[in-house]
Amino acid sequence: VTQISWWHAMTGANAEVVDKIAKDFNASQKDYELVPVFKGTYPEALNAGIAAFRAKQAPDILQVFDVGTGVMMAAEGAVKPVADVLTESGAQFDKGQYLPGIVAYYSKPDGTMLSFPYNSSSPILYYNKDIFQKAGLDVNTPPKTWNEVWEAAKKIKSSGAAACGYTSTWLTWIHTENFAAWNNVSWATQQNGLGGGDVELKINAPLYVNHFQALADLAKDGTFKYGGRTSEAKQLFLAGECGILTESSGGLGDIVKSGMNYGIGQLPYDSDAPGAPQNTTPGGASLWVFGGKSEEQYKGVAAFFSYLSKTEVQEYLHQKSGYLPVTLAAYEATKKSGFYEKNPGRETPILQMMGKAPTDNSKGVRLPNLPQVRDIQNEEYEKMLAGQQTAQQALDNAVSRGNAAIKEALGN
Ligand SMILES: O=P(O)(O)OC[C@H](O)CO
Repeated sequence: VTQISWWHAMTGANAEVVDKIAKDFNASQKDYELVPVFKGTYPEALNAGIAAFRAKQAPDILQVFDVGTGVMMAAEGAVKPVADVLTESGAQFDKGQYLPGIVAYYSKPDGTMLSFPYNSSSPILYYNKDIFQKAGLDVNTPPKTWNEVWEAAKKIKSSGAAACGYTSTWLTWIHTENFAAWNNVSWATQQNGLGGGDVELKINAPLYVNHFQALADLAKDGTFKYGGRTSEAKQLFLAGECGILTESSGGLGDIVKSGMNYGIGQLPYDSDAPGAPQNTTPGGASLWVFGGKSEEQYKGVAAFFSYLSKTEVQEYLHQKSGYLPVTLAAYEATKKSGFYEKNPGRETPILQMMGKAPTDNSKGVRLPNLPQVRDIQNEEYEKMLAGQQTAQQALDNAVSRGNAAIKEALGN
């Protein structure tokens, strides 16, 4: 039996999905044993994978979050394109079976698929219906615009329905990168970095400044409560501390499991943005395969990816976790089964992403060092939320420090 190692960053209900998929794959055949290993948050798992590669101890498969894509693309020789892994092993591989926006994001400009889109997501709004009821808000009408979120959050706080009105995971991914796409405003030059080259950030434009200043103002009395840089804020919502949460659709697993009385809405948009809502971009993560492994290991990886592409496996992953189905067949099968009628809101992240053809502002973002640029943004946002600077200062600093870091990464 050949062991295939898979380093990942999944916790809670999503870790249960990883373990179940691994167990079922292992039971489905006798030649390979897939061994999932949890390596911390997305940034931690990426760093662990890079360090292991340098020490010549890379796993076979590494789960890398969306914004680590540029880092992996730049690591030539370190990775083996998934398209090659699949075709060389003789596995059936038809790119046309996957959701187009997702495959494009994880492919080279020539169309070669580089990584396997294991868990793609979009950010959505969750609200606690019990808290809405207590606050005198309409339990069937989630806020649609950011101004409506601020108003609902104030009402939740002032009525005493909950200690905090609103919280959010990922201020970078949701309030900056998806804020850009959904409101159809530029995040950076060069099609947000997807066009390559020397990129300049645009995130200190007035729409962003107004948005972040609103967050900073609401943070003063705890109407908005900050949770942390990645998914930490989900716990504030699960604990009933905050009435509204913006978070990945991949947060659904834990929210469903908690048994709370929740509702789902679209990601809010800015009512001052004429093009909003446009489309959201694929988040989540994909699976990268390291180079320098044996033929047998690559065969095992290919067998696993073929297994993952099966309609019933994709249906399970999508319905249990809230991540998007990555194959069109699984999406169709889920529709046909009546799942979306029975589970209102569960199609929302897919419709948001696929509802409109993307513009240059909304195909996603890419930089060779985006995890680092996100860290810079987080530092500035945290200072702002602690009352040490205005949104204008935070975003100006994020742009100038971010631009300098990008130049340095490009060797300029
Ligand atoms: O929580 P996830 O897995 O949907 O990931 C969210 C972001 O895309 C991470 O960069």
